[in-house]
Amino acid sequence: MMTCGIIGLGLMGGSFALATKKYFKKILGVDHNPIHQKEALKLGLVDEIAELKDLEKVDVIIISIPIRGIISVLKGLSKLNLKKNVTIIDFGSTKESIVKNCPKNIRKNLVASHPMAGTEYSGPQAAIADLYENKVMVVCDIEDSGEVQKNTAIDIFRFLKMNIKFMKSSEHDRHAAFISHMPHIVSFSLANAVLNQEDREHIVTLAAGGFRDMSRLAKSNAKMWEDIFRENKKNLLDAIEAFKSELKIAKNLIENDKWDELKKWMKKGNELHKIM
Ligand SMILES: NC(=O)c1ccc[n+]([C@@H]2O[C@H](COP(=O)([O-])OP(=O)(O)OC[C@H]3O[C@@H](n4cnc5c(N)ncnc54)[C@H](O)[C@@H]3O)[C@@H](O)[C@H]2O)c1
Ligand SMILES: O=C(O)C(=O)C[C@]1(C(=O)O)C=C[C@@H](O)C=C1
Repeated sequence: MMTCGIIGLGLMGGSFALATKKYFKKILGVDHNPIHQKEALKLGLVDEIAELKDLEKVDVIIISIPIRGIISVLKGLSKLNLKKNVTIIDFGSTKESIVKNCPKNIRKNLVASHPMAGTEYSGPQAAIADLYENKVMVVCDIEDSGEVQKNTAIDIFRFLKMNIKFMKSSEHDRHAAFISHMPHIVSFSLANAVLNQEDREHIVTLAAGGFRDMSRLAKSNAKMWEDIFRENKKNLLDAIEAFKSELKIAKNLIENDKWDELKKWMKKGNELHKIM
């Protein structure tokens, strides 16, 4: 049985820990927040709290912290005396800047991965044992990972009952901008628009399922999303433009009383959930 070190004991790292207790002999946890360290121990997510240097003795390293942190931790790891065949898996929501900035001496050790699973909550208390089950794991630029590392990562993802998909990091970032990142911008925009126009009492009275669903993502962690938006800036700006042009279409149809065309436009939108 292998040993594991998880850097970042929040939603993603904590959930991974809960789900792999039977896979690993021992799980070490690294987190720069002392409160999260204590919570992770109390919740039984990890066996021990450790320092980065302690990861020299583990077989698998999971990096589940915001993207710019991942890039700097990879630099830190590259200077350590890690096991030669260690498998490093990062869970960053964008992939291209991570693989591009990964130090050459550990590039073969890295399996750049993005679990298409999550919630709007963060920190160790948000960890859920079955978060990864039956979800997609996108693995990027796998040809740049070593054979041992590729096989180890695949074995772990299969243990988690995940559906593995391979993609180029640049393609992943483009698709993620539209399908994951832009919806978060839209939700934050919606929340701010309503907060700017409506008072607390009316929001509480009139918020039913629709508004709650649409604004759920606006609860998400700002630090994590700052990094995602920064690292996927170009694709995200294109996605925002695409969204703006749909709003413009809707506005024009409404302004000009083109109700049949508006209905057609909505019926096209109805198609989306038939494929999901
Ligand atoms: N939340 C999601 O739905 C989701 C889904 C897929 C991927 N991701 C990605 O996974 C990563 C982690 O997200 P999360 O939701 O678990 O975040 P989180 O805020 O719940 O947890 C992050 C943890 O890492 C710690 N941390 C932050 N920087 C650190 C550093 N430099 N060194 C050590 N510890 C550090 C924090 O204290 C926190 O405990 C991010 O890169 C995110 O883009 C998130
Ligand atoms: O369901 C949610 O709350 C999420 O935000 C999860 C979600 C997404 O679906 O966009 C968010 C970021 C990720 O990198 C992967 C998944």
